Amino acid sequence: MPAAPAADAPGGVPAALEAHVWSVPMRTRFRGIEVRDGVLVHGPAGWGEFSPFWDYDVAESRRWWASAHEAAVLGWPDPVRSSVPVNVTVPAVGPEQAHAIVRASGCRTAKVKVAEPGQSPAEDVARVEAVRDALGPTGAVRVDANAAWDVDTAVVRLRELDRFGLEYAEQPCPTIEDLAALRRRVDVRIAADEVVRRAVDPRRVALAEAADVVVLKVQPLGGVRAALEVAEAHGLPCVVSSALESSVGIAAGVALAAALPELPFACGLGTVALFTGDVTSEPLLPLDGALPVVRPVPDRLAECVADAATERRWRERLAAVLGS
Ligand SMILES: O=C(O)CCC(=O)C1=CC=C[C@@H](O)[C@@H]1C(=O)O
Ligand SMILES: [Mg+2]
Repeated sequence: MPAAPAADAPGGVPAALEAHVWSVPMRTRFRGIEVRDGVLVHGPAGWGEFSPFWDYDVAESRRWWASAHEAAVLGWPDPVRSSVPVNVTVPAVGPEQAHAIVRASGCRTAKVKVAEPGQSPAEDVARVEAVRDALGPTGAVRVDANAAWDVDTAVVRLRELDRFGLEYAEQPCPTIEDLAALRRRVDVRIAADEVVRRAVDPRRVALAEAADVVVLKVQPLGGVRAALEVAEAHGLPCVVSSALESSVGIAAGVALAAALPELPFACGLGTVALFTGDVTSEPLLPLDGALPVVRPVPDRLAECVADAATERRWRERLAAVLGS
């Protein structure tokens, strides 16, 4: 499919950015997604990615566009480190597969999905136990419940899972108030993800009593500079995590993680491993549990072509986001 101009960028910056739609099947269903797709844009500063999940509306997707625009037109702040430690991400799979994923990753930190709709608490326990076994006692295990639990349920589940030693629990409950109430009742650190990335102003979410760690995702926060402002506003330890981007989008996450003054935890940027392919012949996959600070060139777009309906859907979405 020939590249089409992505029209002028917001803020009046004229930018005839070429837009390329990409699509790659996932190895395992993750966040209900079986095929991940999005748009890459090319500008004077390099390649950027625009790939809001389909449950983000036009208004929310504008921050995702600002991130792509920053990458393609402005580039990123200078890094203070040349590589970024990452966690392996373990989807809601059975314990044998979870064990194998962790072993194959070379990572010393694992993030385990829990509270998957349709699964039982026993399945979470078996998965977390298998991951602890695969990492050994010195590895770090964190869990992500994607806001699935109420406070009482989270207290029970986290106490149970903390038998295997948890580094933190990411977004166990939906609201700030829930997270604060939970945090008073358990010893496990709490990380805030959805309450930050879906907020109207992520800098102004009152996290002080509710979280120990802030999860920063570059696209939903509006780019590397915007995410650095979120980090500064909260003054809490930060973990940079992906929004399941291709390597082009992951590079923006790495740029953010590399620019943060402090980086006390491994980042959730190893997610290209969840894909069956990638837009580049040099995918950002962890080596010895780390990713390098690089700007991948999408030289495999021809192998990641979307079907005609997906292509059209993305072009309409981009037009809607740029439209007003
Ligand atoms: O943090 C990681 O290890 C990988 C990224 C990851 O888990 C996610 C990426 C995108 C959407 C999410 O549902 C999910 C998350 O909640 O953090
Ligand atoms: Mg999360």
